[in-house]
Amino acid sequence: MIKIAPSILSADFSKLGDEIKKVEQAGADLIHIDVMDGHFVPNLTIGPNVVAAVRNVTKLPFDVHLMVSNPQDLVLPFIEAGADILTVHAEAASHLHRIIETIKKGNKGSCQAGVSLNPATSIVWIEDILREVDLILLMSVNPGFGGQSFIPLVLEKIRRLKAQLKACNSNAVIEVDGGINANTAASVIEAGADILVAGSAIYGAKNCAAAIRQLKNAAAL
Ligand SMILES: O=C(CO)[C@H](O)[C@H](O)COP(=O)(O)O
Ligand SMILES: [Co+2]
Repeated sequence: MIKIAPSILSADFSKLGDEIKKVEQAGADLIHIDVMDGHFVPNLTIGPNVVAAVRNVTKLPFDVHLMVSNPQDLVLPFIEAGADILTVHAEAASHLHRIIETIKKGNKGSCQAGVSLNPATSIVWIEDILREVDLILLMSVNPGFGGQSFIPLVLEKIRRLKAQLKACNSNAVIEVDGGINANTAASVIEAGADILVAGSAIYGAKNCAAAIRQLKNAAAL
């Protein structure tokens, strides 16, 4: 069953708690939180204090996507703030294996470890750690902003990654992030995605529940 993770990047930040509750009631499976530092990506968003402040407004898992330089410095603060899944970019991590171990051990093993790749980064970068991670986030836009167009070359990457995970008996799930909407979801699911992140397609919709339903129903197309 495909899971949907609304990205709060497209939410109204003046009422963030309500915006999170709204998508929980609308059928979301996870809350995707985009952390940007103005260095790794040209945008600045949310820190651990904000994550901690909204942690108790929902029971849904917090899926925190770190788009920062030096992610090793922020891993523990975000786990303490309430991240359930913490994903770092392979391009930003000098010692990726060490960071993954830190995430999995942090706060009594309460957090799952994810690794993310930009559209132009090959899955060859992570083929030696496919059994160490819980989640692989493939970016289908260049990170930094919501509302961009889906980059189709990622479809082939999802297919190759799915086959590699099967071949090495990895239980890691594939999350796809960027430009996901009613037009792109079916091909992403068909290629092998397990979780779809969607910001503008859900928060920009008049009816969030209908938008989430439409993305889930794309699995049947
Ligand atoms: O990581 C991200 C951007 O770097 C966001 O999660 C992503 O862009 C979601 O927004 P949209 O669905 O509007 O593309
Ligand atoms: Co994201």
